[in-house]
Amino acid sequence: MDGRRTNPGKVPPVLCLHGICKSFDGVTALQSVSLDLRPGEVLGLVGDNGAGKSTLIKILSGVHKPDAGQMTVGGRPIDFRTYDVGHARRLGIETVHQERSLCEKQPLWRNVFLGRPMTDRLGFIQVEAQKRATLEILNTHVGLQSAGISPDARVRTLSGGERQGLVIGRAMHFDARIIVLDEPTTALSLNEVEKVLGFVRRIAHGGKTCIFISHNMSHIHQVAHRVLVMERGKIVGEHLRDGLSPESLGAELQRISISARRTGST
Ligand SMILES: Nc1ncnc2c1ncn2[C@@H]1O[C@H](COP(=O)(O)OP(=O)(O)OP(=O)(O)O)[C@@H](O)[C@H]1O
Repeated sequence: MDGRRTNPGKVPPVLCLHGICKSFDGVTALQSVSLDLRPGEVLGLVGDNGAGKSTLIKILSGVHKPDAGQMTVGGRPIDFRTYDVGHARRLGIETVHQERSLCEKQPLWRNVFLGRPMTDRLGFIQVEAQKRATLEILNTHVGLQSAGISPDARVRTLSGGERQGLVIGRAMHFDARIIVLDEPTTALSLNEVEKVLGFVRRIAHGGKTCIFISHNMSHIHQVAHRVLVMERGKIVGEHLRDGLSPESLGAELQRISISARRTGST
């Protein structure tokens, strides 16, 4: 963590959610959730299994429509009736699911431009331009070129951390304002975790916003400026990193989990 902080009181939010509710066939996933995201901020989102984290990010990235609530992006209200994943992307909201968004056998440059090719006036794909842009992503956004990785390398030759770097770099290249990382450090070695946490810091340094979902309190603590705790579809805690230790956050989650078990709701 580099001590860089946003000024929560003065910086206008890039995204606001207000009173978001969502149920699936009678199962309540979200109950009146409200939050603001600020530019240059890494927001940690934590909570037990089933707390509602994935549902929340699926709503802001256009996968699910809420039953109630409002959202504004850059101060503009969103009409959920027409809001979808494509719309979210055009507004600069990217969700990174590393394992689902890369083709193992394809070179990196093809993966970067999958579904969003660079074409010339006649509609032909500009291969060389895509390779150059991929090189810039590796070099500038995530610093992977120094690891000897070329745009022609196949995804299957990358480590887990490098794959995360590629998808984060791709999101930054397409000028994402908000990058959502859903458990990006799961199943990575210590060395790889360090790489991914470095990529997350780069997102914030670039003035972008990152939502970092993890069950690992130490990883959250190393990068998040602010942490929201979810429980049974609600936000039940908000902590600034300065007043927080990984141990205290872990203890709070454990307390919530025990109380949920006592009430028989999970
Ligand atoms: N598509 C769906 N259909 C039915 N129920 C769902 C669906 N998606 C989520 N749920 C339910 O909504 C609740 C919240 O789930 P969600 O996946 O958002 O939690 P989570 O905090 O992301 O959990 P995890 O950490 O395990 O990923 C759970 O009770 C879950 O079973």
